[in-house]
Amino acid sequence: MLRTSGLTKRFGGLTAVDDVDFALESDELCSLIGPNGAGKTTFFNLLTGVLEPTEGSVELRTGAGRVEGDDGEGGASTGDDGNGADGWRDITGAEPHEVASLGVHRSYQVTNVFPNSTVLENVRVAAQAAGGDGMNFWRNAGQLEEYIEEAYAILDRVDLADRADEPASALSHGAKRQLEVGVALAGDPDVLLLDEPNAGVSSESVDRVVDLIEDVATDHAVLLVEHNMDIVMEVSDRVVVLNQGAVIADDEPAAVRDDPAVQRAYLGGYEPGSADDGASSDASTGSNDGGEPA
Ligand SMILES: Nc1ncnc2c1ncn2[C@@H]1O[C@H](COP(=O)(O)OP(=O)(O)OP(=O)(O)O)[C@@H](O)[C@H]1O
Repeated sequence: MLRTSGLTKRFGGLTAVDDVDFALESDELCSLIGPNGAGKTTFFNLLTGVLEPTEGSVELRTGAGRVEGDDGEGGASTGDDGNGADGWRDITGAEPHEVASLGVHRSYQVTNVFPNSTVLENVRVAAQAAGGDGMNFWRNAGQLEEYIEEAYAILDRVDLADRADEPASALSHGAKRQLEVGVALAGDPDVLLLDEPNAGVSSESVDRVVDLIEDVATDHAVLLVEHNMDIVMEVSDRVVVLNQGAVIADDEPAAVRDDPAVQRAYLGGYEPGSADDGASSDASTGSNDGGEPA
């Protein structure tokens, strides 16, 4: 579904992402973990076109009919659908909007919704933009109704339908993260990149966000950055560990947990259910009891 080869990003003398070969399958929930500064966010930025790599490539195997992002520039697209003969499309250096139109969407560490718009409007506008009608204010009522229906279906899925008419600013931090996932779903993604969706979420709300992650993973490829090792162990099919920009482990959760190199670099005595007690300061519960109530 999504793969990188030799992906490298240098900022001056610092190598933030170092020669990373990575592949995400279409039915997979893969977690990306590692200490602060390991390069996780930079890796996300390279996958989504926010940053251009210094070296290496990013390729996507897009769904049938995904041609919206093909502006004829960047990437080694060859076929009518923009994919190469082997079905893979080179998206190295593609612009973020092009990557999104090809089906790769992300949520951010910092909540990224329009606070003054209603919960429904946030999702409806994203659905309309994904439908190619983002700037068309003159849709007939029937078409607008379809986007509203789609938005309600998504709000149902992210458990926010009963708050559709409230301004997004009225939501708790955890509910805003649910809304962010809803906005990402409205883009009709194949791949979802979730950057610490539990950061700052109150402990009461973490379970709801975890349920949502597991639910969206049933029909999307998901790459999750998460510091809470209990959550990582619970939801992941596979775990990739970055340290100083390089992959030091890529395996099933239990194998990664028991890997001595991972223990040394990151986990430092992590025991299930005691993420705060035994793990290094980086691998925490990820919840924030000081966060807003649900
Ligand atoms: N725009 C930039 N310019 C210079 N250095 C940067 C830039 N962005 C990131 N870095 C550096 O690259 C390294 C990797 O940072 P990155 O934010 O990707 O790590 P991370 O694993 O996401 O960390 P965290 O878990 O704290 O979010 C760090 O040393 C960081 O200071």
